[in-house]
Amino acid sequence: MSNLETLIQRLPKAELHLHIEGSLEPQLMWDLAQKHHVELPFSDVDAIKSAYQFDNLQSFLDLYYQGADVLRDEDDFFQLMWAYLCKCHEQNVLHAEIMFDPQTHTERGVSYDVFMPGFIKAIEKARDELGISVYLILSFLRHLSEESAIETLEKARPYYEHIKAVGLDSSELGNPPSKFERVFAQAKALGFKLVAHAGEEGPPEYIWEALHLLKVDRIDHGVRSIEDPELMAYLKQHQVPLTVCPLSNLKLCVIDQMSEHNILQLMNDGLRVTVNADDPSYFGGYLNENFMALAEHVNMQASDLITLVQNGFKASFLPEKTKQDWLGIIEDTVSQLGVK
Ligand SMILES: Nc1ncnc2[nH]cnc12
Ligand SMILES: [Zn+2]
Repeated sequence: MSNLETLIQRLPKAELHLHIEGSLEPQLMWDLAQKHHVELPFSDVDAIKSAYQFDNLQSFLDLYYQGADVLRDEDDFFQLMWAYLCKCHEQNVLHAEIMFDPQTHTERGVSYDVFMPGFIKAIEKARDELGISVYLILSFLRHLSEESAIETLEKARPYYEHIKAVGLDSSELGNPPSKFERVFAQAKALGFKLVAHAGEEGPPEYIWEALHLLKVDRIDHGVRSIEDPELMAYLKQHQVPLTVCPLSNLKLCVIDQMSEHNILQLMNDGLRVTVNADDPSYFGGYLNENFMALAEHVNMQASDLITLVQNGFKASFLPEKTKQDWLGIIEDTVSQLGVK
């Protein structure tokens, strides 16, 4: 292992932008399709893997929603969440704020009472056996109507105590944050934290809308902020976190090459940037692979990587005291490793 690889592996990390449906590995997809007699348009597991070539966000989403169709009963959702949390354990990710898309399931007749108990059992097992803390983020699908999002929030009521935040994902272009102003106001009044995908494919105006109309606490992606100097100044002044996902940006052709990623510029301009995996099974890597891609292609130094890891905890929704505890552990790990 290189020094940077050891550093990345050894540091305790937080993941803030992860779609649980995007952690469905081809093998599990295949096994669940067999179990439920779901017909997939693939001849075997390798054919699923080879289909993961995307031109843009939509070409990925088409496959992602199709893949999620194999998730049918409570144990499927347990297995999905448990597999991801075991990966966290392997990679020393000790806190995860995980998005789930209720409408991806309710729209095909799979109810909250199926997926939530599966998720909750896996989360409690990971807390007890692996020492990992998890917050759930209920994400609305922005290609659907605001009425559907309102109904989705309402149906989640029995599970509110298990949900920390609401989010907004799916097809960005043509579905601006302004479409969801009322449902975000409702979620805020209920005490949820707020996040939204913005500035992944969409323009800086969508980031302004997420900030001013939805009043989000974090921006998911936000890499197009760089196009608007006023927005950059605002994000810096208010230290609004961006949950950046390097391998996702590469796979969805937001950038042509990893070496072109603007993450270092965003950091050097004083923004609170974090690194995340987004949909690891589709994009070829979990959190550590995202850090490694930056270490290899973006000329990141150990100190940059440490800042990014610290930012993961600072930008989390953990209580202040817990954040400070993690920052202390990071500092201790850095001195044990003798990294400057
Ligand atoms: N990267 C992404 N952007 C928008 N919606 C998503 N749903 C899952 N991954 C997504
Ligand atoms: Zn995402």
